[in-house]
Amino acid sequence: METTPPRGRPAAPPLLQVDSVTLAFGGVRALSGVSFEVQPGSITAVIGPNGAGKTSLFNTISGFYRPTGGSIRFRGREITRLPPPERARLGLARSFQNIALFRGMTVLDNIKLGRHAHLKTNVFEALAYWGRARREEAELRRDIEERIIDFLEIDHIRHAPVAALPYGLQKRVEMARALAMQPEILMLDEPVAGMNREETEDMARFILDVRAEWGATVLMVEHDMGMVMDLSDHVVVLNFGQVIAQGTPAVVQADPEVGRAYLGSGDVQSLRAKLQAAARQGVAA
Ligand SMILES: Nc1ncnc2c1ncn2[C@@H]1O[C@H](COP(=O)(O)OP(=O)(O)OP(=O)(O)O)[C@@H](O)[C@H]1O
Repeated sequence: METTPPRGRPAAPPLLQVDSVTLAFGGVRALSGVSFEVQPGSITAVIGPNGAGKTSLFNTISGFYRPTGGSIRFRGREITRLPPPERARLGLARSFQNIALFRGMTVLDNIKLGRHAHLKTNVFEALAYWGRARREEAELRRDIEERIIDFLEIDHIRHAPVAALPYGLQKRVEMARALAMQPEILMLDEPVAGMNREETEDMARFILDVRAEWGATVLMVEHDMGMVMDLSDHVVVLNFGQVIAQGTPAVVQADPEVGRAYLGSGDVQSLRAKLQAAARQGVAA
């Protein structure tokens, strides 16, 4: 199995290291010895057929599940036992497969809530922030909120209740809330699931821009094979809770075990189409 640094970038110390992670639910082994690394500045995608363990892996990395074995390190620091808010404070922010916004609240209030991962909870720390420093922090916060709203082109809906928005925009607001945590790693759980082609293309552009303009590293779970292959530097393929292949999109697409894992699933058509397009480009080059 080949691992590769992101395209056009020299190898750097990994930002996230998932090492031999195992997770069991009673008798069900959702993850078995899963290992991979996320390089800084990369877009890394986790793919796999239904039930492969992608969500379990995301929940383990963000701290919602405790692994039965193995370790997770972020910037070299062991975070395996840290609760989710601590991980968020360190720089891991995530969105959810089924949107987890406060639906009765406005877009802006949802984004503001994202900042809470950074708010001081200790009374003495809070007092230390009283006065000027606090005002400066509030201004900085407003600046960040405005930059996010501008960046994700959601100014026109800032005061709209989330429940009234179409699905594609709700997904964008979820991304905005995660960005408000100013994460080093933005974890996106199926960012384009349920979106039409135009919404998918918009989201793909935002993901690329998140890296370019916000300097965030992206780790995503996604079923849309076209988007994964176009955007990712590194792809990790799970099947039955195990990593069966990883590497660049080209390496993964050429792996026969990946094709076999997708046989019988609806995703195989898009994977095949992608393979054929890549082959045609090879001939044209
Ligand atoms: N809370 C849970 N309790 C028991 N079993 C679970 C739980 N969550 C997941 N599993 C099992 O773990 C395995 C992996 O599921 P998981 O949802 O992580 O896969 P997935 O790749 O995200 O699937 P999908 O693409 O359908 O979202 C499956 O066999 C699933 O039934």
